Amino acid sequence: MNVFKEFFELPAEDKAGIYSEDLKRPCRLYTSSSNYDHENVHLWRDNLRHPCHPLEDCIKIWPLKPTRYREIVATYSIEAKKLGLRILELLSEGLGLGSGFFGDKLSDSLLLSVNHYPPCPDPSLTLGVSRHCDPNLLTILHQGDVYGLQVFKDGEWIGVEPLHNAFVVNIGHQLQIISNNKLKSAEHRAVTNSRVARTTVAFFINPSDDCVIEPDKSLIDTDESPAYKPFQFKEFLLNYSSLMGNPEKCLEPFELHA
Ligand SMILES: O=C(O)CCC(=O)C(=O)O
Ligand SMILES: [Fe+2]
Repeated sequence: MNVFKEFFELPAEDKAGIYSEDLKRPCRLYTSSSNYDHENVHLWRDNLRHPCHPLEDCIKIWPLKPTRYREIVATYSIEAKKLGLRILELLSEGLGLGSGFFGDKLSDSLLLSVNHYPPCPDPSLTLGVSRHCDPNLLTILHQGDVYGLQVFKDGEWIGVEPLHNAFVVNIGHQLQIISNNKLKSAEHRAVTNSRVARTTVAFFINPSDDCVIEPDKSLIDTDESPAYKPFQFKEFLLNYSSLMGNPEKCLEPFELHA
């Protein structure tokens, strides 16, 4: 976790080279959100994101400072990938799908997203990240040891206290769709605080852009019909970003009604 904190503590001139508001740039640092003019609550966060797979190619575009960033983050991403694939394998077993079901294209794109939330003078006016469900397959989140994550359950926001050296595992929208709603993606957000900076690292396991997502036939019970139509993952992402992750709306275009 320290290397990520050190990254955000670097002088601005060391970070300026990777600062970009261009959504297409694979490795970039940016602040607040791309929806600043229209959002109800502004986001109080900086975010660094970059792909992690294939590692040999991706690593060349990662930050050069702090000097050990590439080495440490490469190890982290290899271990996070192993953990994620292991969890997917267990979920697959639990759902009665074959071994390796979530391998290949369904988990082909790995993305690291590092959030840095500086102390905010008035946390009631900001959020760290607004309410959303993760659009991917699975997220392995390390939330450090500063509180800020909340999950929406039974009509209220519940705090997810950080546990030392523990990960939060989030089911993404794609896992909900493939399981025909047997697994549910949890709505969550991050709040800010006025005392200390908070740094969190999300490792997103995504399908490849052209991967076709649909409810698996074996998970549609005999008295059920598929809840979603087939689509390419990139179509989902396009719609998700145009709706800024709105949890009520972003599944709608892909839903089928019996
Ligand atoms: O920082 C956090 O606790 C949550 C971050 C998050 O939800 C995300 O990056 O998708
Ligand atoms: Fe999230």
